[in-house]
Amino acid sequence: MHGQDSAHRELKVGILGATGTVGQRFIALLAEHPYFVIHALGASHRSAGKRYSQAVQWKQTAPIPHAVRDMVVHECKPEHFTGCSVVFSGLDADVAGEIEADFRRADLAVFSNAKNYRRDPTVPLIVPLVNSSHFAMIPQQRLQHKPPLKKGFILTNANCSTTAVVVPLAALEKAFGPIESCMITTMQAISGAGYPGLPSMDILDNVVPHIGGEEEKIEWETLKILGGIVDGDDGLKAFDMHSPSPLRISASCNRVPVIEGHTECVSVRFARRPPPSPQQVREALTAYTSDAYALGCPSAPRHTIFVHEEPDRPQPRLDRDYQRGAGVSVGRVRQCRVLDIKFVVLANNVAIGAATSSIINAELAVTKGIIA
Ligand SMILES: NC(=O)C1=CN([C@@H]2O[C@H](COP(=O)(O)OP(=O)(O)OC[C@H]3O[C@@H](n4cnc5c(N)ncnc54)[C@H](OP(=O)(O)O)[C@@H]3O)[C@@H](O)[C@H]2O)C=CC1
Ligand SMILES: N[C@@H](CC(=O)OP(=O)(O)O)C(=O)O
Repeated sequence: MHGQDSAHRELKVGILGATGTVGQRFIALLAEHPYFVIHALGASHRSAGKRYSQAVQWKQTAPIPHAVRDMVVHECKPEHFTGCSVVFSGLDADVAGEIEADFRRADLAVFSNAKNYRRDPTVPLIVPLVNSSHFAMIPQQRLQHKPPLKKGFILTNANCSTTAVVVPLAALEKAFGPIESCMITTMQAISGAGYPGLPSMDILDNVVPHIGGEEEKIEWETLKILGGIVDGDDGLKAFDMHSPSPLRISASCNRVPVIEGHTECVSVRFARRPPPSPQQVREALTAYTSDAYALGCPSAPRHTIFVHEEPDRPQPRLDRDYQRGAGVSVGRVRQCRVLDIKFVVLANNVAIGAATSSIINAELAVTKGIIA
């Protein structure tokens, strides 16, 4: 961790979906946070009323942090989260829509991992290593809410496979201008499906070439994240979805017998001709830094993108915990005979693909004065 940690007073945070795969990662990361302090935990009625250690099927390598072991889990109702400056959500998407809206209505700041609000025209979809400028939409979201809000908002982070790919794409666009087309093939870890996820009889010794809704999410979310914000004639801001330069994306998603870490094979074609060489691409990826790190967010990785030279890296087992899973790893940068350049990217789906992104987004909100 870096940054001027001591400059911030302690801020109370709550976690919705605290017993789930993402919720557990929130707890593990926040237990060591320099200024966020876990104040309230929420989950379903099945867990409510129990001590955290009784409600959860803890699957992290480190033990349950002492400070939360005996905390009582509540139902996900705003009255149990009074006093929280930040509410992180790792809720199941089947229930996240209504619950997160209730929390926003109660004027709470919600940082969500669920897919429900990613397409909302006033909700920023922020991968903190890429598009922190989208915080500019928060004032409008507060104003358009009925009734208007002083502190509350919903901000989402992306699908875990989208997160992995937008980081190198953003670095490449920054260095070489718009990308015209992109082919992505994912190999996604089982933990992406929550716990207990797929039956072992389905995933051991196997590859499942379908993850419902995933390909559409990658193809759509990438445009919102890599696009800008424009001022409309009506005086309202809007996400421009990567216009006016079209970015065509085709994704194919597969579930593989890996516990943690999504690996993706990516090929890109640049609009500008001639395209960059593989060496220029490696240098641009290595040089890319995030606003979040520059602004001193303590959970932001020093190396946004680590570029491997070895021909057989990145690998999930070896590379998913580098920088506590907060950055992305790229390797095998080489020429593509059909498009221009191809490479492999790996991201930890439950860290930067989920909880770590939410936490850095909340740190950015504090740094930018959106949360006091
Ligand atoms: N796993 C991953 O890699 C990623 C996940 N996400 C998204 O994050 C969210 C959480 O995913 P994940 O942790 O994998 O899911 P899990 O299934 O592991 O956990 C779901 C959580 O939601 C709670 N919950 C379920 N029903 C209710 C309810 N009716 N009211 C209140 N709480 C409820 C559960 O509580 P209880 O234990 O009491 O049932 C549990 O805490 C999902 O929206 C997912 O799509 C996003 C990116 C990556
Ligand atoms: N679908 C992802 C995880 C996930 O929950 O995605 P989303 O938050 O977009 O629903 C996976 O299976 O690996």
